[in-house]
Amino acid sequence: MDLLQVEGLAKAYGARRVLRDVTFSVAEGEVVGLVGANGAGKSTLGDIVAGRYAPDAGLMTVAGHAYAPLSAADARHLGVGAVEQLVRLDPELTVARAVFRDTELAGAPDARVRARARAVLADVGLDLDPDQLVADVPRFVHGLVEAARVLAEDTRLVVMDEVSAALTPAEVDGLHAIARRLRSQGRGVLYISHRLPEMLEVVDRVLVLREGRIALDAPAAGLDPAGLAVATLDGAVPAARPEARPWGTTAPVLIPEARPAPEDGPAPLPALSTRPEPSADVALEVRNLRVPGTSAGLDLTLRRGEVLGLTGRRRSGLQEIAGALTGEIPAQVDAVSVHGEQRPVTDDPGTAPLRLAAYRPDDDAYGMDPRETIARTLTDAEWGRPDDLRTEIATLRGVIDTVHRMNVRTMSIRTVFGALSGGDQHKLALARWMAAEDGDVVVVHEPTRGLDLRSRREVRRLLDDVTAHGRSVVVVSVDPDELTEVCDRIGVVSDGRVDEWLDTHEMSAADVRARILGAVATPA
Ligand SMILES: Nc1ncnc2c1ncn2[C@@H]1O[C@H](COP(=O)(O)OP(=O)(O)OP(=O)(O)O)[C@@H](O)[C@H]1O
Repeated sequence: MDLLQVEGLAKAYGARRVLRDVTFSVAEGEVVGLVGANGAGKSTLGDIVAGRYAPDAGLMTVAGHAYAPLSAADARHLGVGAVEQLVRLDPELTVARAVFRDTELAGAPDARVRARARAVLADVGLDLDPDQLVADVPRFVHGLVEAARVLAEDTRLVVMDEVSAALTPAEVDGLHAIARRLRSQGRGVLYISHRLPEMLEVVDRVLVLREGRIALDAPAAGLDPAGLAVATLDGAVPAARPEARPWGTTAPVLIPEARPAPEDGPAPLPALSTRPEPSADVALEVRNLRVPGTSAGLDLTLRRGEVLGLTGRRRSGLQEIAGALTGEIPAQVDAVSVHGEQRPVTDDPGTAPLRLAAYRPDDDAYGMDPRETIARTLTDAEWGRPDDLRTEIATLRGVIDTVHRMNVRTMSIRTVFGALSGGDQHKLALARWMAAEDGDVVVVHEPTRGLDLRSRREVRRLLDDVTAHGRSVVVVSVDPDELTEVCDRIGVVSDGRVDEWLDTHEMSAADVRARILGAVATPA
């Protein structure tokens, strides 16, 4: 029986018509995937179903009754809950209290709540300590705690918006165990994700949202992730890679003639480039880097023009190593050299041997001011000065070029940054950071998180461009597909060290992915 029915839903933000005529259903005991390009309107649709926004037109029913929630709390009361990726839980709560907050167990004694939480978490294979404070749980795992909470409440339908985006493979398994449990209880799940290979493992049916409508509604069995990714992008065909050129928002760059604005139709999907072998020159050499909480040391050699990936389970030392590279986490090291030049090292664990610049898509609005226009967000230059038309024109061209290249769904570069979809914000924040950052060796966390296939290719091209100009990049990520797509070599961190580096030039993408999964899939 249909649990949720949606008919003719429409929603516009000013002149931007995001949802035009959306019709679909979710049955009892069904997990339905919702996919689409960045800015397609997935979160808008999820937010309407979860009561956060009201639609401009259309009808919804839940279990056959008219459903028009006034707020998220009202939606919950009417049986529809939501889990967001960037949920902010009260840091003072323990995991156990967070799992049962707002449920009938909320006022129960600690021992009872802890025991129940332990059972719920173990049941779905989540490696979380019920007594741990939420403050000590990594930001992106909060969504997982929230997902565990929906098991404890009595909603009939759950919207999961990009909850898996920054989870490790083992945590994704935990999330999927929760979705399967909800399904076996006869509840429904609307599962929004860009991580298509993983999503297809758990959903029964897939909806593709395109041009404000459900363009495809198909059983998941038999769909392959690559074909589905292309289907989300209007069936665009691969095109040759244009000449690499430096990235910069103030350099006079040409507006590409053959690339229409996203509003005018789909831009071609850039082909996955073949990156040349990195140079033999060593950009960064680190010997025996020891970070707190691990017993081994890391040796790392990063060549000039190389993109080196680091991944690992939670508590493998991965995040501590990333923090040590940027000087945020104290570490000890035997030797560090940058472009062959030895850096002084001491035995003092309080000193930082390295201070590489890092991009982290963790902050709200990606660290940008959400009220600032796209044009101003993308440039620090004083392009508004009335006496320098040439600079102003060149700068605005750079902005427009970046917006086109990154395929950002907007009607104007004067749109405020905060009104862009999450993926579009991330792309622009990364492009801006890359253009502004002049470090020779940089650390980039999860560069394609929450991005559609075309944008992932653009990010790859962005990395190709910067490495072609001699820069070297360390990518820190928990997503095996992202690592496979953008890195030359990948190291799986375990207990603070990497035993083997996977060379993506020498292996098929499927083999690299399988090797990463094999190394990280089981909880620590
Ligand atoms: N509050 C808002 N004001 C104006 N425009 C908005 C607002 N929220 C969303 N939009 C616009 O609606 C469109 C759809 O955004 P939405 O976040 O639903 O997309 P999405 O499919 O979830 O994208 P992503 O995959 O990047 O998360 C975007 O073009 C965005 O700019």
